[in-house]
Order: sequence, then structure tokens, then C-alpha cells
Amino acid sequence: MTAKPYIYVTRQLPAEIIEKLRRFAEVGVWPSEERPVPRDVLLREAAKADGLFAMLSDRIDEELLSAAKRLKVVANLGVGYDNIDVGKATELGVAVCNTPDILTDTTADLTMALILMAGRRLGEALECVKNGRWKSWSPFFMAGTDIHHKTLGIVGMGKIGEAVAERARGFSMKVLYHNRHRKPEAEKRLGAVYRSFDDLLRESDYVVCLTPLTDETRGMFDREAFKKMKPSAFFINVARGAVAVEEDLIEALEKGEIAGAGLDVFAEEPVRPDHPLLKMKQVVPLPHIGSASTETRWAMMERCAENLEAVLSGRPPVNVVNPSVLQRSHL
Ligand SMILES: NC(=O)C1=CN([C@@H]2O[C@H](COP(=O)(O)OP(=O)(O)OC[C@H]3O[C@@H](n4cnc5c(N)ncnc54)[C@H](O)[C@@H]3O)[C@@H](O)[C@H]2O)C=CC1
Ligand SMILES: O=C(O)C(=O)CO
Repeated sequence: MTAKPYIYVTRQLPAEIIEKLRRFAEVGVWPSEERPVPRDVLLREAAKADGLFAMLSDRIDEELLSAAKRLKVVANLGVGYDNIDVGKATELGVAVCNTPDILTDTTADLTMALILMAGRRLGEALECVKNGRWKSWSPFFMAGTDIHHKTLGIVGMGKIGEAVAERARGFSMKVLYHNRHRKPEAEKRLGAVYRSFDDLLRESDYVVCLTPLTDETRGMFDREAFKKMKPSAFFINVARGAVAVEEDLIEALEKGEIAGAGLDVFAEEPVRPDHPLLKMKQVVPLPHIGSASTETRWAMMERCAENLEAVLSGRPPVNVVNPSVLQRSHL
């Protein structure tokens, strides 16, 4: 009988998920749900693991991959995989799996919520009531900016981008998009209109970023980009913090070059409590909760377990970022 493979899970997960893994593998688990696995423990465990069940806060880099001689698969709990050196993983024959599709609607819902929160000042309004500062109904008290009939500009018209466009139609918004490639089918189905990046910035009332973080998108929203936006417009980031240059965003907000921002993601997470963006009343910060509904998080965990089982038993996983490794010898 061959020995079971060893999987290391980098965060405490529900017993049902661990049990599912135990059916086909020996399983080690970092025993905290809130505190990320320390780097030295991760390196030590990865060095003996056949599979890693990783969080997007774990750095799966060249150092880790090169020392992980047995590793065949990393299943990341998320669709984004900018925390993983996919090039190195591919070179070493390690499959990288993620969880697309199942989180699309949940993340699109949250994106709409951020648009509403930023435009209609919902965070400020909530704090005002809870802190006893609501003095009277008055004509411009907490008056924000409309959502309906405004122009939404989606940068990164992928699965989540399209789901946001679909929702925006329900708010009677005009939808512009910018993507690496034009999407004629989405244009027809969603009534979305393609624009160059610069034109989208100039014309939109709400600019939403939903690209992956790559060498191309890192710092895409910089001083020049914010300058092109309307002074009345909002920047909404549900992608990754590093697609924006945070100092430039702060400057644009301070100078009134844009009206506000809704941010689910930050360059460094968790964001420091004294970060200047958190001190600005026109900024709605959220703690990277785009896909955080209980239903979706369960589905994502189940999918990671399925992907691990598939790769470790020599079958194609449901989702793989570097499919070329599946054609190679270890499977
Ligand atoms: N805040 C959160 O909790 C969540 C954040 N995300 C982020 O959202 C991203 C998108 O997710 P999906 O829509 O599922 O991915 P997707 O792969 O379906 O869509 C990404 C789109 O961005 C486009 N794109 C890539 N580079 C571009 C560039 N330089 N300029 C313009 N467009 C570009 C692609 O062509 C694609 O259409 C993820 O990679 C992740 O970083 C995803 C889920 C939850
Ligand atoms: O899936 C992702 O990429 C996230 O950021 C969290 O779901």
C-alpha cells in the first residue's frame, strides 16, 4: 500500500473540510483561524508537503517552492494568485489551483455595496447615528451622490466585472469598460461600451478596478490616472491594493481631484490603523471581504479540497492556473 500524501493547511478550517482531506491524505493544520502561519513554520511544513492548502496572505515564492521538493500542488483559497510565483511553480511542475466562478456573484454584490457606500456616504451616516451626532433632518444632511443614471467604468471586465455590469443595469447606470481585449458578447448582453483606459477615467462617475494584480496592472492607478478622473468621481478598488499607488490616491483625495474612494483592498494588509486613508471621511475602507459570505467561503474551501484531491490522485483539478504542468510526468 502506498503512503498517503501529506497536505499542510495554512489556517484552521472547519472540521468537515479537514475530514474531507483526511480521506485521502495525512493532514497538518496551522491551528489558528485569525493568525497567519509564521514564515518559518510554513517553510518547514512546505518542505515535507505534497500539497499546500494556502491562503492569499501566504507568500508562496521561489524560496519556498525551491525547498519544497515533494510539492505537487498549491490550492489557493481565492481566485487571485498574485501571492504565488506561478512561473517558478510551473518550472518545478507544481500545479497552482484557485477558486474562480464560485465567488463571482458574492464579490460583485460587495462591489455594488462599496459603490453605494462611497456615493451615498453610508459609512459616515452610520457612524453619525451610532455616535449620537444626528441632530435633525435637514436638507443637505449626509447628502451624497446618486448612483442611478451615473456612468460606471469597469477596469478589468472579467467574470466579476461582468457580474458588476449586470447589477449596474438594475441601477440604470451607463456602463463603460476597459479590458485587455474587447468583449463583443458582453457588450451585446450587458450593453457595456468599450473605452480606452484614459477615456474611461475621464467619463466615469464611478471607476471600479477588477483586474488581477500583475506586472501590467501594478500601480495602474497613479497620479496621472487620478488627475484624468472627474473631481466628482469615486475610485472603487476590489482587486488588489497594489493596482493603485496609495500615496497618489491620498494626494488626489486631498487635492479634491477625485471625490472619494471605496477600498476593499490595500497595498499592505491588514492596513495599519494609522494609515492616512483611514483618516479621510470620503474613504470607505473594508477589510478585504469581497468574497466573504459564509456560503461562498464554504464553496471555496470545498473547491480547494477537490482540487488537492484531484491533483494528488493524478486527475485534472477543476481549476488550474498553469495547466501545462498537468501534462508532465508526476501525474
Ligand atoms: N476583494 C476581494 O475579496 C476579491 C478580489 N478579487 C480580485 O478580482 C480579480 C478579478 O477576478 P475575476 O473577475 O474572477 O478574474 P477574471 O480573470 O475573470 O477577470 C480579470 C479581467 O481583468 C482583465 N485584465 C487583466 N489585465 C488587465 C489590464 N492590464 N488592463 C485591463 N484589463 C485587464 C482580464 O482580461 C480579465 O478580463 C482577481 O484576480 C482578484 O485579484 C477577486 C475576488 C474577491
Ligand atoms: O479570491 C480572491 O482573489 C480574493 O481576494 C478573496 O476572495
